[in-house]
Amino acid sequence: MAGSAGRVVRRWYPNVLRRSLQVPALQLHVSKTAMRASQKDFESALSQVKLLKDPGNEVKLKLYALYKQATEGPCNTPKPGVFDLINKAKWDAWNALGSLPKETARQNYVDLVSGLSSSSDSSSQVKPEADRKQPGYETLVVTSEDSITKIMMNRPAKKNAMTTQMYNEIMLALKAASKDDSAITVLTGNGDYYSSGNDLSNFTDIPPEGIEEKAKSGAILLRDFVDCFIDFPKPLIAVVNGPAVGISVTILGLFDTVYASNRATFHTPFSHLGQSPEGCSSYTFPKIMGPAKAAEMLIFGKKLTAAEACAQGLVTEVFPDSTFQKEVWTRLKAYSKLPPNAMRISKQVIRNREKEKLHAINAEESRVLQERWLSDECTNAVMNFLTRKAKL
Ligand SMILES: CCCCCCCCCCC/C=C/C(=O)SCCNC(=O)CCNC(=O)[C@H](O)C(C)(C)COP(=O)(O)OP(=O)(O)OC[C@H]1O[C@@H](n2cnc3c(N)ncnc32)[C@H](O)[C@@H]1OP(=O)(O)O
Repeated sequence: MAGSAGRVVRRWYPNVLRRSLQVPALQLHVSKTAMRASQKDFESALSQVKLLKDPGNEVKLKLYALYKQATEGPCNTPKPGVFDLINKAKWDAWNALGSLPKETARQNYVDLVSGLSSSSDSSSQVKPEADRKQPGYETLVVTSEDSITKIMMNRPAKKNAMTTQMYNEIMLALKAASKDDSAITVLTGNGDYYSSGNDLSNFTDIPPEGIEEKAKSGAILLRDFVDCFIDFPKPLIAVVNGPAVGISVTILGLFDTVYASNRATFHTPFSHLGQSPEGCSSYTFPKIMGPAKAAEMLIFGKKLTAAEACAQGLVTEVFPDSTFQKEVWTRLKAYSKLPPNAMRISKQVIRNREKEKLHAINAEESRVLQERWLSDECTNAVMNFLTRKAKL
């Protein structure tokens, strides 16, 4: 654009327009003759505008006002009545341009459309997932897109078993998601499993201070981990892509919505493992499904199909595996466009009165488990798995 007669000009955008479109005050080298949009530029902008994604009402009003000013000059029609909301908004926008010359309005219209075209070009380019991935996680893939933060457990070869590192990374990711600009947060798994629960090799790296110390630090980790779910302020959705075991099932009672593939199963074999319930399930499960059904799961380790879990209220909706991802993400993208503050506040209203109680239950369950981990029943069950003598 820099010609021999070029000079630096600041494109004219009203401040309010610049703010709402987030168009920087561009500094461009243009020739004197190029400063004014020709009738041809204006007509081409008029055609271009029809191809744009809906830019929202505020921008549409600005386009309308500039169009009227460019073609008819200052506002010359009577003010519509106060209840004629749409026509009044249009009139106000046009009238606000005062005596802006027609040529300037034409130029501003062309500039506005060109700004919109370039921003919609760049937003329509889909970045590969590797580029969207947040750095710093080894056991997760965390991405933010379409106002959704997705936390995906990423140890598919180990059925997304949860190592101490994964617990810590999930806590970090939840804390970051609670502060980022996403509207909703999703936990899901990569591969054929949602998660096989606690990685039983967590029981093997015993520190020199002994198993008691390990159990103590394990109980602190568990308590902190579950606290993050109790306190999470935004809508939290589980996308259960396959079988779920142990702690990956129990914390579902702390989610706001649980979508499951029809391949998913829900299994809490605590007695088989010499352990006891966590994730506040000793409270949430009886509340969700009634004490008898909760006891079958939490005491006798009954594995539920997705349909059964849905019938008992643990799962919100079940989808055929073949269309699971497509259907769920289409729905979540629509939900993520709802006003985020309203969603947060609704969640608070629904959940806040239970928070104190849930923290107390979490503390108690963690304390009981700390003792269970030292029992022979638990040691034998873990040894049987690790020496390949037993699986669930
Ligand atoms: C003092 C202790 C402190 C600990 C601190 C912990 C802090 C918080 C604790 C919270 C309490 C949580 C409790 C629970 O979650 S209880 C549930 C635990 N989960 C299990 O018992 C599942 C065990 N896994 C299995 O039974 C089977 O693997 C499974 C049925 C899930 C799948 O069977 P399949 O035949 O399809 O696949 P593989 O067994 O071949 O699995 C593939 C590889 O993945 C490994 N794997 C799977 N799950 C786990 C697991 N939970 N822990 C460790 N490893 C797991 C499996 O060994 C295979 O590995 P290899 O390929 O290397 O053999």
